Amino acid sequence: MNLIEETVASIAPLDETAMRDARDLQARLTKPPGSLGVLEEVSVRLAGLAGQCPPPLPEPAAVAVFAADHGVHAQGVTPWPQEVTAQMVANFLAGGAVINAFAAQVGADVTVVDIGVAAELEEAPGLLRRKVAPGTADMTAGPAMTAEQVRRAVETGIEVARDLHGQGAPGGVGGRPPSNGQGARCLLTGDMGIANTTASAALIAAFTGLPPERVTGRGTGIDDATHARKVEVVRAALDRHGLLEGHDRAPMEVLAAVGGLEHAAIAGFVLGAAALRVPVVLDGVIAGAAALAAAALCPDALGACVAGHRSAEPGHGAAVESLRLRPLVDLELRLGEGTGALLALPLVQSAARVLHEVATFDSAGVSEKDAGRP
Ligand SMILES: Cc1cc2ncn([C@H]3O[C@H](COP(=O)(O)O)[C@@H](O)[C@H]3O)c2cc1C
Ligand SMILES: O=C(O)c1cccnc1
Repeated sequence: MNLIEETVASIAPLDETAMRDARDLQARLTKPPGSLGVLEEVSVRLAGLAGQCPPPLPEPAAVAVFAADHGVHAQGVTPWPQEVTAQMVANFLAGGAVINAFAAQVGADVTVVDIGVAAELEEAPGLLRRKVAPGTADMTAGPAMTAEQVRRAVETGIEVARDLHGQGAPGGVGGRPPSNGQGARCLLTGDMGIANTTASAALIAAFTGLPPERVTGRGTGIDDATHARKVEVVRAALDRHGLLEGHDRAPMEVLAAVGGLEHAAIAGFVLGAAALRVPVVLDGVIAGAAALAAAALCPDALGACVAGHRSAEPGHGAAVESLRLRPLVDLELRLGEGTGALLALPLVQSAARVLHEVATFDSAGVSEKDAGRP
């Protein structure tokens, strides 16, 4: 078996006994039953993932920002020059991006993974140099990636999840050692890649069967004419690869046809997290597209996924609905990088902490609701 098959084979469903224990415990805690809403279900899923109740606290946390370039940039789908991908990687490594501010706020490490930037990147603390190719090919002219490139990118995502989880975690931007002497116990997805909302839209259309105009958004902010062209570019690419209306292509083939190297790597990262049974908080539309690929490869991988936020991109709503994930934060963010996942991190951690620290009616001597009264 290769690494991808081995990883998929090791992913088991959520543990029903631990989930039942978590539901029972939630009902005994000193609060009206159900009063923590969606966070109660998050706590139950964390218990099911860990196979124990209470589940370990999801900390320390590490965000992996997978960076790559896109051949479809040549089709005029974004006003930003391609060089911005590499320039923003330098900004992440210097600590100057929004992701760095949010990561500092919630105490997460940032690791940038060059999975396919179209420039040579110098070695730097916090950078993993794992380039599979210097960007994808233009999906409107042929497959974006070869089968071999997709396989290597997915494998790299799995390996990055393992590295961040293991003792040998690199420590992130600034070269800090992992906060508590152990590796990350909560993984977050991030992305950087000019034109990657176009590849995301194509992947989401291919995996959900929705038409391009439903799932193609304005990315970094484009005018009506550029948006109309972007929809047609997505339609042309899907048409060229036989993915426009109903298809029976394997997930790896869909990734190769219209995906990005960061999508493939994030799909692997999700599989890796699920195999390690640690939660993975998904960011926006790029992660949503990648999670569709991961779920198509292994439906049980979804058990590890928490949708950090709902992005303003229409394709993201379509992806989370198709995956039946409930985004925790909804702030009209449309940035990527991992920003929405980081904002959700304290919510995920709070959900777990409740199961550790909140007293039960019994232990605190608080009277329960009188069964005889309304
Ligand atoms: C300065 C800057 C910082 C960013 N940080 C994330 N993105 C986000 O925007 C890009 C995708 O949008 P589109 O498909 O419209 O090109 C990705 O790189 C994504 O991470 C950025 C984009 C820019 C310009
Ligand atoms: O919502 C997102 O994830 C997003 C939106 C625009 C650009 N990059 C990412």
